[in-house]
Amino acid sequence: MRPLATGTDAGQIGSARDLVKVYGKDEAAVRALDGLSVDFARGELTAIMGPSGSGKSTLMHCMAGLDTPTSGRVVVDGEDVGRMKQRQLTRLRRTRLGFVFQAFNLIPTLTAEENITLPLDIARTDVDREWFDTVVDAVGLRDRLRHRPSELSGGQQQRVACARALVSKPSVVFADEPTGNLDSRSSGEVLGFLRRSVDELAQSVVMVTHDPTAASYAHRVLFLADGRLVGELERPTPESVLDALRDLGTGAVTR
Ligand SMILES: Nc1ncnc2c1ncn2[C@@H]1O[C@H](COP(=O)(O)OP(=O)(O)OP(=O)(O)O)[C@@H](O)[C@H]1O
Repeated sequence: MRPLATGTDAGQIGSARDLVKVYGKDEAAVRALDGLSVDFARGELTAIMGPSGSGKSTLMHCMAGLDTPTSGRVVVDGEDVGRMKQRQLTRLRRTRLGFVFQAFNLIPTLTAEENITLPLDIARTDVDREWFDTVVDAVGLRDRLRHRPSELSGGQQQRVACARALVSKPSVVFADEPTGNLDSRSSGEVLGFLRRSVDELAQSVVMVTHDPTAASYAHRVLFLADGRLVGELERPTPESVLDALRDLGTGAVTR
């Protein structure tokens, strides 16, 4: 077994070791994660792919402290998530993690700007205007800040959600199917931004996706099957991701 990464390893933003998650009991038990170990690199965009039910969302939820593993360890930004009390977890999520979901989850009555700064307002933290401007310019929303979500396209709404995830300068952003509701052009805008947030703003992003084109924006793609890590690709292209998925379909391992 590999040693557990800790916060002293600057190369990793998160690690899981021997992660098991069982939902339900007895005959109804589902082993969503089956002894999975993985490291997520700091300063990279990592994509997680795999068939439906392979454990992608469960892994992400366990990493983010939104779900509790049955056994195994999770370290995020140097913190042993399994040892944290609920209040500490809430604080970790609020101050050091960012989230982007398939549904944009914007507040319809607030403007784009108010939606972006909402997490800071809730945490009663001052907005770092310089960083806010950097993020807003990076997502290309400067001229849309006073608009409400209903006045924005799907891609623009998801870019607001991305800016909201980044405005608190999180250690890592977890994105679960961020382009699942978007057409290909809007997807490209959002993915381009997520990648730029890593390359130009030094953020770290972990993204679950079904889409090989979306995965090709990542530095690295991890493949799950049956709750296990079964392969990975560096510098993916849509073609190499498709090939890997085909290999996985036949049981081959791409590592
Ligand atoms: N709350 C739950 N209760 C019971 N079973 C669950 C629960 N959440 C997930 N599962 C099961 O765990 C397994 C893994 O689910 P998970 O959502 O992590 O897969 P996924 O790879 O994200 O799937 P998809 O691509 O369809 O979103 C599935 O068999 C699922 O039915």
